[in-house]
Amino acid sequence: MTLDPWPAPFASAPVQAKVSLPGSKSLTNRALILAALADGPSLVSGALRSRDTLLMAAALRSLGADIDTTRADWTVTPGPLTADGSIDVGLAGTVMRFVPPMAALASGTVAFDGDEHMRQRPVGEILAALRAIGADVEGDRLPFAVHGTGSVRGGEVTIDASQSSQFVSALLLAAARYDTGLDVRHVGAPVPSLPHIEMTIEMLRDHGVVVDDSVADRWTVAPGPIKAVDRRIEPDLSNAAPFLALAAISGGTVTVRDWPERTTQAGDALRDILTAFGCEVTWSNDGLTVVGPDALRGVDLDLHDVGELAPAVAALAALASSPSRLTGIEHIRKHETDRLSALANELNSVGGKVTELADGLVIEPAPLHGGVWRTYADHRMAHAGVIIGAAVEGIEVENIATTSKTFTDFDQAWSALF
Ligand SMILES: O=C(O)C1=C[C@@H](OP(=O)(O)O)[C@@H](O)[C@H](O)C1
Ligand SMILES: C=C(OP(=O)(O)O)C(=O)O
Repeated sequence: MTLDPWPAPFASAPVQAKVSLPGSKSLTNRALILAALADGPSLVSGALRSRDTLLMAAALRSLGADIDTTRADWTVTPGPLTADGSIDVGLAGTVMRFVPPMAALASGTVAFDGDEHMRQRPVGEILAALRAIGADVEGDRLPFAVHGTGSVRGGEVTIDASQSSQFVSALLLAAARYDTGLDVRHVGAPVPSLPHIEMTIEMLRDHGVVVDDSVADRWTVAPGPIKAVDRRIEPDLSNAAPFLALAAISGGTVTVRDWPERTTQAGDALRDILTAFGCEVTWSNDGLTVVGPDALRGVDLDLHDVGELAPAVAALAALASSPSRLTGIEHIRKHETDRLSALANELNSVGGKVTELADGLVIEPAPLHGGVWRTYADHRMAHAGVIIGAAVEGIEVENIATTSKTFTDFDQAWSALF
């Protein structure tokens, strides 16, 4: 039985380890959607098996796909898109946002709901966009319902995606199946997490879909079939953050195996981020290896493109010997929790000196002490907590099980490194 709060392992010596990590959440959930919309069966190898991806598989089954998740390689056999029931999106942004544009193509009604906090996370822009292109959608946030009629007209639509890149990805993923395709424009403050939109576009092109992204803030998808392709999922590079951070804070050496040489995953930015903290970072066929310095130096980073890394980066910054400034991440207030406020609260509660900005955090060096680290049902707040716990004795992480959103048995994988 896992204790709650969970005593985080403390690194009393430099950690030396090589780890293999589970598949990427973002790649797995896109692969499943595209496979369920494709023109034939396909295989998703190395799929992530975690709460977010199992919720996605269940959602797609309720829209008519046959998905076998019993083996390591998942098989997806598309069926006629039908709907009559409800979909639980949990706390998964990718399920709440990527599935409705597909549900609009099904015949029948689907009711969407999820965890309590999910009712606060924004989705209205997608639902309004679906209405604008001919779909029948009831509601502006969870719970909402999509009354599918078997087809969607498609066409031109303008959205404000400044709160989440997932608004754009969601519309693009199903767009080739709309009668006239889709022409999406973004108007508003800059879209965050752009690598995730690049991931969507690259995967659509792998499936033979024609996407034009040559004009900034505009994406057009031509109507046509989505070809079935077998795909191998890369390890989740954002979930690599705490593991590589362990080398950084303990002056150790950690290798994450099978790190792709080239990828659209936002987590690849860890190479530059850890270098900025003073780590030595090298890529080889073996994986990505990080060697921690004697002391971490503070960083000044705009994380707008890679906001999901912010909790781990903030934890590292709190352990650095000089001040750090993390900016460009107002949108992470709309993630699993208000991450800027949660990080400031928890770091300050263990002795940190953290000030919230509207769009970031200023983190100054301060001696940290033990205490309970609250996670706000946020897997990445738990990652931040275990990083602090590895460097500071006596940290107890509340609800470590929340990590199962994107990493089943994270606590065991983490403890094995000490
Ligand atoms: O499309 C995706 O798979 C994701 C996009 C990003 O969302 P935001 O654009 O809301 O930050 C990222 O933070 C999230 O973890 C996953
Ligand atoms: C923002 C995140 O998740 P979601 O896919 O639920 O938006 C995240 O994993 O950091």
